[in-house]
Amino acid sequence: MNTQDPDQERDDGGACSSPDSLFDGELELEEDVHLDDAVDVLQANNADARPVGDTRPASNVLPARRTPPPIPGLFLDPHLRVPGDLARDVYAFCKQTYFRTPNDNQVMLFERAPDPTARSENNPSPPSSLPATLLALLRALSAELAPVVPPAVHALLFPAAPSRARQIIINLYTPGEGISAHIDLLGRYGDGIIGVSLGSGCVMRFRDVGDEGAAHESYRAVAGEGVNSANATHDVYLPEGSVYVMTGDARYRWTHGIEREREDYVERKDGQGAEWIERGERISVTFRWMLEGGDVL
Ligand SMILES: O=C(O)CCC(=O)C(=O)O
Ligand SMILES: [Fe+2]
Repeated sequence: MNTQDPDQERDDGGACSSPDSLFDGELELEEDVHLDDAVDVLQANNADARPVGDTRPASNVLPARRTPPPIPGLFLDPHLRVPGDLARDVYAFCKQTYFRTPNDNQVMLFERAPDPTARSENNPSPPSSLPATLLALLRALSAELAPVVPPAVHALLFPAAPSRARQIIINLYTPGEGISAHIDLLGRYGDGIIGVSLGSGCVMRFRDVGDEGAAHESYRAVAGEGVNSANATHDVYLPEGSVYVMTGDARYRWTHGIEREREDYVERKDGQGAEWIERGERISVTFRWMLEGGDVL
């Protein structure tokens, strides 16, 4: 497992840029591409594979929790799920549209912020450039998150008139793949991040790097310098269809990452012990705000 060395991270070349990109494919975005290298996945830890539902305790593994951890600014309602039909639609749409070949595993889409000066009663904002399925997902998230997050956080995530461009990054993980511990690039993305898990659950590891996180310019430095064994860590299970929101400390002071495992050791729903849950193919859809000048590398 390598969460410390950014050089080990994937470089997809052009595979991640999208026709909807604000950047019209002119800028290199590799710096942001940080899923683990597919080749390394072959070395993933599958020697200790356990059958699904095996409740034997792992010798040195603490089970991941199903309840929200005490991380300020992290919102994860254990009961919130994207409606089943919509989750299936989005998953199928992403597979058919973005992940047609085994080499495709990441795509980024961008929606321009509406131009406030161009808007008037006769001239409403132009329709979004995002695919209808993802707009439906955004609408559902706005409704589902309203009772879950404070009003100020809801307004940050779903402003009536966005002043920033929204980015959607969609990652495909096959079992055994993960993502290195990181803080989403500080110079490129704003506060208020929504993550949706589709197709399969997985455990996400959060680690407190305190001021180290906010002080560094990118997740790379954080992963390399801010982390030591004394940092508070929480392993959290993100079930299929679940939604998490990161703001404030959760966004700026804690790294998040996914270990390269084929199964996760997780608290049972009834609270009676823990169980191994096999990972399936997972698609994550992450919504972020682009910062002013965040497209300049
Ligand atoms: O798979 C996920 O839910 C996390 C993705 C992520 O952290 C990222 O793309 O920055
Ligand atoms: Fe991230």
